[in-house]
Amino acid sequence: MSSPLVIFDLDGTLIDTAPDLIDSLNHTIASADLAPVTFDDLTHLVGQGARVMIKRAFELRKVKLDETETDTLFNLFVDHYRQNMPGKSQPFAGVVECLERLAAAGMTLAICTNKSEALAIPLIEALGLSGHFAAITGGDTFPVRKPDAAHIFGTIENAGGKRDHAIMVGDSINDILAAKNAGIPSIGVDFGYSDVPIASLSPSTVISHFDALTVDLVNDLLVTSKVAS
Ligand SMILES: O=C(O)COP(=O)(O)O
Ligand SMILES: [Mg+2]
Repeated sequence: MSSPLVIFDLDGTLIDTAPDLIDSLNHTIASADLAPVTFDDLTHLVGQGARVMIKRAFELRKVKLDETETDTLFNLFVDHYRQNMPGKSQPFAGVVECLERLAAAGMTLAICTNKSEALAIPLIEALGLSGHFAAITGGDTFPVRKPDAAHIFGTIENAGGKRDHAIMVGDSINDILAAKNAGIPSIGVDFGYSDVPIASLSPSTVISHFDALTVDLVNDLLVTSKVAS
């Protein structure tokens, strides 16, 4: 039997990246004289990658933005974000202990994020965490991204896992919806960047700290989902 695969979202789940996302986004939109955004704004902007985040910031400020300008601003964001990495970003409390606990139990770990690979992989490397993961996929790894199930299926394949032995851990609608679309159980974290209460998205369960993400919880959810299917 293949080992369980635990797939983690990155922003707002594994890593508290909000301060750096806000700094780089504000650096980017300031170049177009837009007023800076706050953390509360960010919860409505983040989730579909930096390009969409920039577009949403312009919509929030009711300023038009064409595709050419978006390309320029995306490159400005990427340069600033890369230069400041890992910046203020840190794993949420209990993350490293959780990754070690699951690996010690023979589980395989992966990251499935809508952040572009060119930002996600260097960030995880800069934080010294890349050795924990069998695969890291970004919003640009495949032709589609979360909440499309194919982003999950591609991550499972890259990690050498099985679709009926995988679980998704995330902080926002893209994660929970992607899990539902892929027919796998999900653990919602309530300390991330969702603009709605994570429980309202009906994940399989909700945790408030990574200490609650135990080997038993993963196995129980995989058994329950198999019984249900
Ligand atoms: O980069 C984003 O917009 C969100 O990324 P995430 O999928 O890791 O939450
Ligand atoms: Mg997230």
